[in-house]
Amino acid sequence: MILAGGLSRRMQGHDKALVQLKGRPLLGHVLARLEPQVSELAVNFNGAPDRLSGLRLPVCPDTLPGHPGPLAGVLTAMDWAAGLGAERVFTVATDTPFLPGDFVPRLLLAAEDCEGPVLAASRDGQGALRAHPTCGLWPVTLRGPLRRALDDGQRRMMGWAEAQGACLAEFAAPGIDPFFNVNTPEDLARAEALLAGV
Ligand SMILES: Nc1nc2c(ncn2[C@@H]2O[C@H](COP(=O)(O)OP(=O)(O)OP(=O)(O)O)[C@@H](O)[C@H]2O)c(=O)[nH]1
Repeated sequence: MILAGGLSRRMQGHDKALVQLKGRPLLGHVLARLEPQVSELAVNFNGAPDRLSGLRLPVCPDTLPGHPGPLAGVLTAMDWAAGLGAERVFTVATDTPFLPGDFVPRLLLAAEDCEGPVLAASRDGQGALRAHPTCGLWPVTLRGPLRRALDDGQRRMMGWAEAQGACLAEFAAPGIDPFFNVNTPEDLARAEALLAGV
């Protein structure tokens, strides 16, 4: 599930999922990287779904509206996966155009030793390991607990994932951080420059 249900406040009036990066919407970059790795794909998007109609993908609005934050998108992903009879679901953020080509196999490998969620992680400029909780693999059995947590006002994605026994899967980032987030027009310009050098 590509999480694209946020408000994009930092993108100065533009929907992050649809801003153009090197001639294609940001969401299209994530889609191109994820599509070869999975058998089913959908987009979690709030707002007018016809804006995404050109994508020919299922569009899933938040199943528990009124709960701002990406955890509501994770619940929507779990609900969608449960409907498909799946035991686990991957989420990625729509603002990560450098998503790694081994995202899915790497998380599946880490899940062999982890019963909870598996979250992607990479090292920052100082060498500290940083989790990227919007990009992870989630057991669908956490659906009920997540719904209850959201009802109780839980907003903190990392805190909730840790409480469920989350593990981290580290991705090497020798050049571009594969989980570099495009949040602002400046980030978009940086991503353009990075892509020009790829
Ligand atoms: N379903 C859903 N997804 C969200 C929500 N808020 C954020 N996300 C998603 O979570 C990921 C990270 O979002 P952020 O960058 O923290 O928030 P954002 O609302 O997209 O952007 P800002 O308003 O600039 O903070 C993105 O993929 C968002 O689409 C929400 O309320 N519901």
